[in-house]
Amino acid sequence: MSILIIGTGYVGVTTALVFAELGFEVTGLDADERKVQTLSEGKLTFYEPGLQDLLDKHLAAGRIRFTSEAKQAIRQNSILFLCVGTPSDENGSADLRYIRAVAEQIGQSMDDYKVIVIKSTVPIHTNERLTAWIAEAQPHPIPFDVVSNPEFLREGSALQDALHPDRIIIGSRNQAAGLHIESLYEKLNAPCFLTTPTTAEMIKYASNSFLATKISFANELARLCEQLDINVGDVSIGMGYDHRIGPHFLKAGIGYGGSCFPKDIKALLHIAKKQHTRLSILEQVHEVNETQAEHFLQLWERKIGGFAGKRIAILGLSFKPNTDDLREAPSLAVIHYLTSQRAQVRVHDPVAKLPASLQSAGVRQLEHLEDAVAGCDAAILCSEWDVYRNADWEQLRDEFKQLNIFDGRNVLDRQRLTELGYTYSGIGNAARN
Ligand SMILES: NC(=O)c1ccc[n+]([C@@H]2O[C@H](COP(=O)([O-])OP(=O)(O)OC[C@H]3O[C@@H](n4cnc5c(N)ncnc54)[C@H](O)[C@@H]3O)[C@@H](O)[C@H]2O)c1
Ligand SMILES: O=c1ccn([C@@H]2O[C@H](COP(=O)(O)OP(=O)(O)O[C@H]3O[C@H](CO)[C@@H](O)[C@H](O)[C@H]3O)[C@@H](O)[C@H]2O)c(=O)[nH]1
Repeated sequence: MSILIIGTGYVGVTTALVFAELGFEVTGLDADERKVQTLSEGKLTFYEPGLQDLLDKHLAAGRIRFTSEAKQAIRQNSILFLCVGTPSDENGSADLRYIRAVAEQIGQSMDDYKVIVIKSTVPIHTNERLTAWIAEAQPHPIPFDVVSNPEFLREGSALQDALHPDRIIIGSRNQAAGLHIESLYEKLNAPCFLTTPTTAEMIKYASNSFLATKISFANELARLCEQLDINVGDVSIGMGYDHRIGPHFLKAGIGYGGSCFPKDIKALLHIAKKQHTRLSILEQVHEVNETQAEHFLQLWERKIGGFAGKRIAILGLSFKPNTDDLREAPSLAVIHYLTSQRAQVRVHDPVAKLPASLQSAGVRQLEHLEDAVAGCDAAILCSEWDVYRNADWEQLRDEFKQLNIFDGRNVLDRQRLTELGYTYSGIGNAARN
C-alpha cells in the first residue's frame, strides 16, 4: 500500500519514515523544492535524533521518495496525510492557508477515491471545512473521506514518540475510512480511540493545553517557593508520586516554548472567544508563561547588580534539548531582555544556529563552551542539553570573570557548583544561598 505525506517538516518526515519502517511505500510531497532536493539526497533539513539512519535505510531500499510534483503524487496514492504547518495568525487563531492550498490541489488533481488524513493541528470543524474546500475544487464530483488523526510526537524524541505512541486518535464520519486508517498503525500496538472529527480535533488542543497548564502551575508555584526558600523541584517530585498527578510536565523553568504549546494555546483561546466562552485557566497559563522568564531575570539581575555592561553567556538556544528548533524558544526572550538592558550576549548551542537578526544586534555565537563563557559575569542556562550537565565546570571556572550560574531549567548540580565556588541560582529553589 502506498501513502503520500504532504508537507515534509518535522511531523511529515517523521511520519513518512515511520510508515516506511512499517513496510509501506511512502512519498513525501513538499512545495519547497530545495527541501525536496535535500531530502532526496539523503540529508535532513532539521536536527532530530534517529531520523538520519531511517532516511538512509529507506532511501536505499527505495521505500521512500520525495517530490514537489503535486498532481502526479496525489493521483498515484490513495491515502494522503496532511502535515503542513498551521502557524498563529495575528489574532492568535490558526492560519489555515496551507491546509486550504493543499485542499485545492487535492480537489483539482484527484481522479479516484482518496482518504485524506489531517495530521496537522487544526481548529474544531476543520475536517468539515477541508471536505468542503476539496469538493469545491473538484471539476466533477469524485468520492473521498476526510479523517482527523492528530499527532502527539515531541521534537527531540519524535521518532521514539511516533513509534511508541501513548494513543492514536482517529476522528471520522465514515467508520470504514476510520478503521482503514487505524489498520495502518496496527503493528504499533498502541491503544486506538475512534471518535468524531470534532472530538479528535479538540483532543489535540486539550492535550497540549493540559500539559502547558501543568508547566505553568509549576512555574507559578516556583515564584512562591523562591520566596519561601523551598525547592520547587522537590515539591514536584513529591507531588508526582501521586498517580492522580503524575511526575511529568511539572518541571519549573523559564517557560515553555516550541512550535506547538504557545501557538495551540492561543488558538484554543481564540476558538473559545468566538464561542463567547471564557477559558480563564488557560488565559492564566498563557499569562504565567509570558512573564516567567522576565520574573526570574529580574531576580537574577538584582543578584549581580544589573546586567548593563555585563557579559552574559546563554547556554542552549533551542526551545528544548535535542532539537535545532528556535520557534518560540525562551532563550530568544532572554536574549532580548539582556540586550535591552545593554548586556553583551554570548551564545552556545550544540546544534541550533543564532538568527541573523541577533547577530546583527551584536550577539555572538561561539562553537566551544569555554569560549562562550570566557570573560562572562554570568551564564544563563536556557535549554538542558547534556553537554551542560556533563560540562567540566571545574575547568570552566578559569574562563569566567565572575562565577554566576543562573539555571533556567534547574538541571545543574547546585551542590557541586557551589563547592567549586560558583554562585548558583535556579528557578524556585531558594532565595537565600
Ligand atoms: N513540530 C511538532 O513537534 C509537531 C507535533 C505535533 C503536531 N504538530 C503539528 O503538525 C503540523 C506541522 O508541523 P511541523 O512542525 O512539521 O511544520 P513544518 O513547518 O516543519 O513543516 C511544514 C511543511 O509543509 C510544507 N508545505 C506548506 N505548504 C505546502 C503545500 N501546499 N504542499 C506541500 N507542502 C507544503 C512546508 O514547506 C514545510 O516543509 C502543524 O499543524 C503542527 O502544529 C507539530
Ligand atoms: O516539565 C516540563 C516539560 C516541558 N517544558 C517545556 O515545554 C516546552 C515543550 O516541550 P515538549 O512538550 O517536550 O516538546 P514539544 O515538541 O513542543 O511537544 C509538545 O507539542 C507537540 C506539538 O503539538 C505535541 O505533539 C507534544 O505531545 C507536546 O509535548 C519546552 O520548552 C520545554 O522546555 C517545561 O518547561 N517543563
